[in-house]
Amino acid sequence: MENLILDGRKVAQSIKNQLVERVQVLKEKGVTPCLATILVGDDPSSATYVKMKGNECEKIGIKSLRIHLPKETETNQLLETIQKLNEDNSVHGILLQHPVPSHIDERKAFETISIEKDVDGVTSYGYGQTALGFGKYPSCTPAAIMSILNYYQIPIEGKHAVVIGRSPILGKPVSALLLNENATVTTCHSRTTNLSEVVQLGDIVVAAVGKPNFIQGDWIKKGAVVLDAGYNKGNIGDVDYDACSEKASAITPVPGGVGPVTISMLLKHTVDAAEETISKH
Ligand SMILES: NC(=O)C1=CN([C@@H]2O[C@H](COP(=O)(O)OP(=O)(O)OC[C@H]3O[C@@H](n4cnc5c(N)ncnc54)[C@H](OP(=O)(O)O)[C@@H]3O)[C@@H](O)[C@H]2O)C=CC1
Ligand SMILES: Nc1nc(=O)c2c([nH]1)NC[C@@H]1CN(c3ccc(C(=O)N[C@@H](CCC(=O)O)C(=O)O)cc3)C=[N+]21
Repeated sequence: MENLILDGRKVAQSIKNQLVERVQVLKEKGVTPCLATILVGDDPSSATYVKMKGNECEKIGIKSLRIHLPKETETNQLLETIQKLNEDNSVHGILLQHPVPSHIDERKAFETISIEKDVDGVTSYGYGQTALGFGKYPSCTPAAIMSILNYYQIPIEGKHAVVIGRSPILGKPVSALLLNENATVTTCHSRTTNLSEVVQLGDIVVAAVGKPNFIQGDWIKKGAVVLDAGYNKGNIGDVDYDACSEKASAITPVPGGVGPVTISMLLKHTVDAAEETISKH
């Protein structure tokens, strides 16, 4: 079946194009939008993602403040770093790269980020606002998935959306966003017993599992729209792309799908946050 490849690079470019002018206007008013990224430890793929985020910021004129803490960092030291960034008026967004080393209380660290600067929707307050439908900054990957659906004008209302994964920054918030757009949502996880049957109900399928090529072609209903948020070692998605694309009416590739849009959402939220500081004064 001829299907539509949902081109994340194209969506990301159109979002970034709209930001360039807004960044210019902010600078004329004396405000340079600034994103602080915090990387703890030296996991090579996390280091790569954080670097990509910083580089994309700079390409459109957002200042990137990169903080790299050693892997031995204690929870309290990380909290202090976040608190300093909360108090720093030149910083508009804070991104703590997940995961942090296991001895650190990641939840506590996320909760320390002030709501105004929580551009990645990681606080429980930010998540709660997203779930209730008035959040300013949903997590970036969920926001990216919605923005791909929106760009390609894929209808959501009344559709059965099946999300595989329920993590705090991906599966849960994307389920909430789809529900808010009037999809009927099923969220699956590691204890779901009849996964392939549930996935077969999906008009929209979102893969957020973290297992390479996990979603099989024969699980996909003919004509379904498949969004692959997975990003595993070797740039491999959670969806068995070749088999699933034979069934799907539209599908995101990896790379070039959800990933680039995630970064552009982070930039957008940072610019939004910088504009908020002006409108408050
Ligand atoms: N492109 C991007 O910008 C981003 C990509 N990612 C990618 O998305 C993927 C998921 O990330 P993240 O949500 O952080 O991962 P987590 O490991 O936090 O969550 C994985 C989820 O998948 C579920 N799961 C695990 N095994 C199975 C199984 N056999 N059947 C059904 N469900 C299962 C887990 O269930 P349970 O809750 O029961 O344990 C959990 O809810 C990764 O590949 C990651 O790299 C993540 C963030 C951003
Ligand atoms: N707090 C937090 N928020 C995140 O959003 C977050 C995180 N932690 N931890 C790790 C994951 C991973 N992630 C990616 C973002 C972009 C690409 C991306 O742009 N990938 C390109 C390929 C880039 C390349 O490898 O050349 C693509 O898919 O085309 C990938 C992965 C965000 N994450």
